[in-house]
Amino acid sequence: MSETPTPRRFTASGPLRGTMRVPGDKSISHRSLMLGALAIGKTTITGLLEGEDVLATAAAMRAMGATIERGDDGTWTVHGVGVGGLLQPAQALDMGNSGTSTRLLMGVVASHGITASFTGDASLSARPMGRVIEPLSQMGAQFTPSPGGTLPLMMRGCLPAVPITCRLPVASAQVKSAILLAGLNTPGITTVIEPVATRDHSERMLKGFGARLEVEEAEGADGPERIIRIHGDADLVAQDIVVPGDPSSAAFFIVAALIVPGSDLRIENVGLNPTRAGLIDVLREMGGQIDLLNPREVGGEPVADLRVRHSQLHGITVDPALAPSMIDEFPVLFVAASVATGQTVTSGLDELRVKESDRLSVMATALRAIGASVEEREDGLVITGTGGTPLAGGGPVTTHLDHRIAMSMAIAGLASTNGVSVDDTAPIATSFPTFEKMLLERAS
Ligand SMILES: O=C(O)C1=C[C@@H](OP(=O)(O)O)[C@@H](O)[C@H](O)C1
Ligand SMILES: C=C(OP(=O)(O)O)C(=O)O
Repeated sequence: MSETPTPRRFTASGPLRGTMRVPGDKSISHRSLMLGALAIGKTTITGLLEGEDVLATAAAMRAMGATIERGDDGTWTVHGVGVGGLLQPAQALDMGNSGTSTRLLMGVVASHGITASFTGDASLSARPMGRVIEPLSQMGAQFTPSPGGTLPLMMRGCLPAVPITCRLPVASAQVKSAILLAGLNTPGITTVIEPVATRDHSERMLKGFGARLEVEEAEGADGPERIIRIHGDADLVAQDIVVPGDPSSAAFFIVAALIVPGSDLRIENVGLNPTRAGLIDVLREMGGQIDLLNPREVGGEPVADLRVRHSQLHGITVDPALAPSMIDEFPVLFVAASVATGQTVTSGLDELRVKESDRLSVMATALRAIGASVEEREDGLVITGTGGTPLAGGGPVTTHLDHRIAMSMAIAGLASTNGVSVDDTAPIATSFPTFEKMLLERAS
């Protein structure tokens, strides 16, 4: 992202209307490049998200020997090196702002006999890596992190690595995926137990690329859990992948259409994997008119077109069990809650404190600065909405190198009297480079 901050003021808009598409899913895009690079043969990827986070993954896979190219028609091709075939990168792998690239690639490197260094921006360098360092160390990888278990860090993979059984201490698809990816080149069966289901793109895609992977639903001591087993020394076979639209990017436009009077917006081709679709359930429970049209399957993932109409939302208590299925959508949900009728109560969101920023504290500060009524609790926010009256607006609000804060506060600007100034829009390019252009087209 640009080193120079790009401030911008987002002002009240007319209704959002017409039909649009958001870019490809970030999680699936990262995994397409990684698995393509570990497969034998030529993988093609249509609809890859060309955001900075995904481009950091592409650069890292290239640095470790894969050939990755973008065709003029926007289709990407990956010529893989095969599981176990990665080369030692000559330079540090610059992960930019991307937690997913970092943690998943640490898993990939863990079972290769290579050394790699990982660096990132100020936001990424403050995020906890102990959660992957611990299980990958048990598999035999060695780590030299910065104090506090953060980036920059150096690691040495282990060949052959040792299969483990790991019960996830935090609900994290990144930790789960890191262990499964390490298990690909590890003889025997590597097992991950998930007490709380998180996004399952890795499982779906590993199977799609031909890995032997089984998912068992079992009754654990504290309720149902998922046991995922991957058989090591796998061979992956190149695939043709179509990436569906990212529900986490669509979220900004869904909330915008719900809160701007007169809106009637159609968003096509949105991924609706049940492990990602929590926001839609929550917004509907708040009274949001969201219709799912033309449900179908794209690239092994459920997809639909959404019709979203302006609705007077009302506050609810959000079930904390839904958190993993909408973990990146809370900042924009907080915006919706700020103009709803009554109180919205959220809890169980400790993980939001270790994203690109502390999303509970940063959103509480930003929303208060534009006139919202917000109480910050240890693990969630309690927001008393305006009942449909626009927020006053103001700012500049501070985004702390966090794309989702920048985009959420941009949407808040649409529902404000005086507009919302955002201190830096540069981070938006990490996940949704066309966001501002699309907003201008839809909300004029
Ligand atoms: O696996 C993934 O692609 C992701 C998992 C989530 O992180 P955690 O696993 O750390 O919750 C999410 O916040 C991130 O944007 C993408
Ligand atoms: C948390 C996010 O991404 P990452 O962890 O990959 O930086 C996000 O996109 O909201």
